Amino acid sequence: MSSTGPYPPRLYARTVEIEDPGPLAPLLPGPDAFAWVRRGEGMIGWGEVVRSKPASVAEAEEWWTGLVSQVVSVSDLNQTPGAGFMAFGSFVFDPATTAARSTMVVPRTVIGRRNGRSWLTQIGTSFGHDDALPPVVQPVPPRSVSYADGGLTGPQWEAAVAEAVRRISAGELEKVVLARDLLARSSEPIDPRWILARLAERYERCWSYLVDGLVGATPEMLLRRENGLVTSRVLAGTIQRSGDNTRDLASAAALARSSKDLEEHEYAVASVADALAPYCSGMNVPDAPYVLELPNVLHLATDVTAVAGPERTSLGLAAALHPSAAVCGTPTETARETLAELEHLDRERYAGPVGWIDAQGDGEWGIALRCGIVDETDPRQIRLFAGCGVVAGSDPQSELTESNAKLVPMRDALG
Ligand SMILES: C=C(O[C@@H]1C=C(C(=O)O)C=C[C@H]1O)C(=O)O
Repeated sequence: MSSTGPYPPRLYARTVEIEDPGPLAPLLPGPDAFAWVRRGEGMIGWGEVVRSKPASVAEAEEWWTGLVSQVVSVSDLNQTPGAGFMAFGSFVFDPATTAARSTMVVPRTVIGRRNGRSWLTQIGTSFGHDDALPPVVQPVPPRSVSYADGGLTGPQWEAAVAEAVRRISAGELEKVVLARDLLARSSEPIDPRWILARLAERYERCWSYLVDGLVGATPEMLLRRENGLVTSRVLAGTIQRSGDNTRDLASAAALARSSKDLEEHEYAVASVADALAPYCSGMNVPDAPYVLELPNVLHLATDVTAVAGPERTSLGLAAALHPSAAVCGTPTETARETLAELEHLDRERYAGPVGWIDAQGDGEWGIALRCGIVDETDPRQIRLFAGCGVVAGSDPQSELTESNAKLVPMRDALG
């Protein structure tokens, strides 16, 4: 059943503990299923009980709060975030500059695993529905993939970065994140489950996700809320890995000392801490970042933690944080206008929050990075995105190299 209206009839959710089903990604029955997985844990879902197309993250929170107030749930795992009535969601970066829509979906079936316990949730207009899981036809790989420039060629994008540096040097703003896109085309329809499984296997420290054709593996957690404890993983400051461990160690040390990267990082951390402060207490912002090692890049990373009151759901907190300086810039409004003018790119849901929320308001909202969006009308095409933080000391050619490094996970997954 699906509903386009704001509220469906009363909904029922039943969660039962199940035997460990093994890796989750191979259980996805079709390309339109949903996933949020990391290191063998997480949730996958399919079917559609109700869907909302909220105009903003804040509107989504309002809709969610109203919806959960009329749900009847029984669960074997009451204390486990996500193990019950829940929704997957994905939000556009900036509703003012895209025709794409944000989406929240309550799936009919969810399989989850957390802290070694596994569960099956079924949601519908009654408790009595079928327990049989659908057969899974495994995805086929993309074939003969070719690439073409998106909105800008490499040199045009370098010129946009140079223009951003000029404006920053002139004092118009402090930091702006400029993104670019790349079009990948396969001779066969692209099944995002193929990409998801490869990303989840290789990028263990990232959160791999699939929501309505948006597929990727993000290293950046905008906001996790779990029993009142809030965590945000802020990334900014990046270098490409070489494949040689000794050289990479030297690069990590250089990254941790680089004043340009530390400055870029500080803007991002400050934007998260300032946005969370009104809603949280006991905030801990570490003095210095650590280096997060991924197979393709090294990032400067800071994990901000805090305690949130029960009145703010994970979506409400995500609404307060988005867009952070890690994907927009500083000051926010000037950066938003600058990137809209210089990128020549419709970001759609790239760099927007992606994740899930449960009936208690707990949830995880990553930033949709290192991703692609499968074309709705032509599934042989997928648009890949990558962006870089630009500050006064940025060099256009190095930023282009960095953006290429950020495209590697998706390019490798496409084969
Ligand atoms: C914008 C992206 O990444 C962001 C920009 C970073 C940077 O400029 O160093 C690092 C991590 C992310 O916050 C992207 O991957 O597309």
